[in-house]
Amino acid sequence: METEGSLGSLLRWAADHGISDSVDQPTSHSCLGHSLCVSFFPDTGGRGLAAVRQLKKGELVLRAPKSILLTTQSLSLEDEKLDMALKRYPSLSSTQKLTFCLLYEISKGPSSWWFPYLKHLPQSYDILATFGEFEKQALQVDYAIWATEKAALKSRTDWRGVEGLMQESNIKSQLQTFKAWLWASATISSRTLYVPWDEAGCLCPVGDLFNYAAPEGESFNAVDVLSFPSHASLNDELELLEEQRDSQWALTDGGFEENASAYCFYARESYRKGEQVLLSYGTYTNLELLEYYGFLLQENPNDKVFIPIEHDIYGSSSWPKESLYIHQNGNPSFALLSALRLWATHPNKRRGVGHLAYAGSQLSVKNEILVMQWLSKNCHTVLNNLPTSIEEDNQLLCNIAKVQDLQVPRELQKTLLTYGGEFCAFLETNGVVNRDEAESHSSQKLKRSLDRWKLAVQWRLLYKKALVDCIGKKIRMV
Ligand SMILES: C[S@@+](CC[C@H](N)C(=O)[O-])C[C@H]1O[C@@H](n2cnc3c(N)ncnc32)[C@H](O)[C@@H]1O
Repeated sequence: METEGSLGSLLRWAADHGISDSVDQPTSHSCLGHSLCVSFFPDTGGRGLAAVRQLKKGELVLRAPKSILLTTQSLSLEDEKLDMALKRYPSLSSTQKLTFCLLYEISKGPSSWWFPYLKHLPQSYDILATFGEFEKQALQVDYAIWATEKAALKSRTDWRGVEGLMQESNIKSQLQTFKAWLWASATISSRTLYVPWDEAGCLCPVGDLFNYAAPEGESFNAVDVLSFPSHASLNDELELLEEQRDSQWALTDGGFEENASAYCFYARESYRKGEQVLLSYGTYTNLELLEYYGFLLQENPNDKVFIPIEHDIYGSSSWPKESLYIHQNGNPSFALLSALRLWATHPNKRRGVGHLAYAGSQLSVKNEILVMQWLSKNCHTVLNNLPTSIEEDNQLLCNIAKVQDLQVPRELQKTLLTYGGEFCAFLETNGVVNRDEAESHSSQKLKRSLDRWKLAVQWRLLYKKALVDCIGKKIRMV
């Protein structure tokens, strides 16, 4: 675990190059201390940034000058050989270029200008592309498995695309491997910030220590404005507009500011001393958080759960497929309800009631019952077809947590062997089938696989809970 002490050299280097958490007090030994400090938050991202004093909403908490942002442009401006090499491969995507640049810079070792930053990057990641076959299957739900396969395929294709460039550039052979590429692309995926001049974004030393909090719900999109009750008073409408301004603000808590030529981070809310200061990286479902960042949120207002939907339901309305989902709390999305109401209407009558369905109104009691029955039946079918129940997943997570708590590697592996079921499959996949092998196996590798497996089980459990909540709500309504 790295804390402020072990990050001392990074914070000093960052201060020397203009990063500061203070508007008016330049500090020499650390870029932090006036507004923020590095701290450890075991349940919300591990290493992160905490408030060292009361922070007001909207206050500037960190500023990083453009010159310290690691981008394809900043690296190639400094290194003519790199610049020439990239020019020979104009068809590479901006993300491929930045990923390559990161490996190229790391290959320089301590002589790299960025070394004080690079040496503190995480050693491993849990994004979907790093999931092995076992962890992928543990997701259980087809579209999640498919997203994992797609992510892995994309990483491999991107890597193949830079093979020539890697060989020409003479970067260390261990940095040319797919394993190294996966690490570098996970670094880019989970740590870059948006900049207007490069689609791949930038790596911002210290600024990339902010952990994530989700922006709240769908409150600033057309669907909710549409569903706003027509009998609301003027005051209600003003309140809604206020909320919308707040949620828009929540999406802009950090950004590159051209006039300051710096990345600036603002407190998205007021924080008490010691509280973790969080950043919203954007609006993501749990599957997307897993794909790009390697974690998920137990409570995610932006999560979406999809179930198979028959073709005639898509055909009975004009809602796009991706808008037909169930919220984490079990409520069907506005579009899903509307589409089901139209589908449950006789085709000859759909035109006549379309305006009501699209505005979110119920069409009739009978129609509503058909909709609720469809939801209940289909959620049940999905749940029954999944290989494990919520209770089994809960038990599995308890056992995984017990194993993770074990400090002595031998104990970890032996305990793993005492659990049956999916644990046996997990051990087999990791090449451990008997006690002797358990003792010799690398516990670091096992722990990493265990972390990813746990994420997969957590994801499928939240998926199932949303469906159960959906069924519960429907039964109460019908
Ligand atoms: C930009 S980094 C944040 C700093 C990071 N914790 C570190 O030690 O360098 C993003 C990564 O932090 C972790 N993270 C951020 N927010 C999190 C959260 N709310 N819960 C769990 N992990 C989180 C994830 O591993 C994510 O990929």
